[in-house]
Amino acid sequence: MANIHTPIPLLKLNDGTSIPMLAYGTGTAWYKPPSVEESKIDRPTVEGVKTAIKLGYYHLDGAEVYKTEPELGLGIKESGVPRDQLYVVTKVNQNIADIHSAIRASLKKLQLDYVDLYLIHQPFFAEGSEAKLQEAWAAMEQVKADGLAKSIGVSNYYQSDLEATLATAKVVPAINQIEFHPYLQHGGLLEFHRKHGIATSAYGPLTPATRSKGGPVDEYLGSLAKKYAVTEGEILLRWCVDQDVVTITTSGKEQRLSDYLRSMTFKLTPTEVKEIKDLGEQKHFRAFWQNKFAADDKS
Ligand SMILES: NC(=O)C1=CN([C@@H]2O[C@H](COP(=O)(O)OP(=O)(O)OC[C@H]3O[C@@H](n4cnc5c(N)ncnc54)[C@H](O)[C@@H]3O)[C@@H](O)[C@H]2O)C=CC1
Ligand SMILES: O=CCc1c[nH]c2ccccc12
Repeated sequence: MANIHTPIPLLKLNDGTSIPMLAYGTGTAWYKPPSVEESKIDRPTVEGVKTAIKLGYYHLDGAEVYKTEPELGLGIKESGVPRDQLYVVTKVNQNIADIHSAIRASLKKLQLDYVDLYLIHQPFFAEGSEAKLQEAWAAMEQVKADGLAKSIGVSNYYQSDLEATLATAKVVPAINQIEFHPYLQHGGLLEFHRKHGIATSAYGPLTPATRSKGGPVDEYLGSLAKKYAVTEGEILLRWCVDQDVVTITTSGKEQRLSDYLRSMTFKLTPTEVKEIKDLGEQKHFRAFWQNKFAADDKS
């Protein structure tokens, strides 16, 4: 991979492959609501993907549930960048009961032969059944064995979901994609990931500067933004990367996407990383899947 001109570094995964540490997402700002037909191509979404690739984003995050796989595939095709220079991720959600068909349907929509990373989008489908988590993971292992995904992983898994999965896994999940920012640090989950060689990726990384502004990290983020001559958002992206956490953001604004790339060109000191961590722990905020995680859950 990678002749593409980009400042985004790679992180080595437990299966020997490497993942770009900053990704462009095609969910949140872009997903099609239930009223919109998936087959109706949304040109702004296609153009968003092309802009991201043009700027140097080569890790592209998609999902079955966003209904934007056709736009992601078209954006990749129209970008003219060779497939092997891009890192494409998608996730299974609705068709979790038939992962074999789900990956094939996703690849068809993406117009690709394989994805770099395929994720189980959430563990809630299993309703607490370890057997269901294990059965789904065995199907993911088959996807990898069939060459349809180079790496396989999970998303929104608790430690207990990972423990159940690992109990019968032949392949250790490469990554757990979770909501991660100073107001949602998940207690010991990242340490558990490290112990088992599972990488962490963060969605919603800008949350303290966007969805949950007005909190204990504001002032300190402001002072670091001044010090490094960047925005508070870029400090938050860097805070993830400096903890070896792959980070996924998005925007329809080219200038913002371009600015985010600056976060790949400086480094916070260990003291600054810790200060943001400590300040962030004074507040708890979860932006996604609130109706699925227990109301009092902070992990
Ligand atoms: N696995 C999962 O369950 C989930 C995965 N994701 C993935 O992660 C990607 C990124 O997620 P986000 O939460 O959107 O990332 P994010 O926390 O980086 O937020 C990006 C959003 O913040 C907005 N923004 C940026 N700067 C702003 C400012 N100064 N003021 C106001 N708004 C500002 C952007 O326009 C964009 O809509 C998604 O597109 C999707 O691919 C997202 C949610 C759940
Ligand atoms: O993956 C992000 C959060 C999410 C969960 N369900 C949906 C449906 C449509 C867009 C985003 C999401």
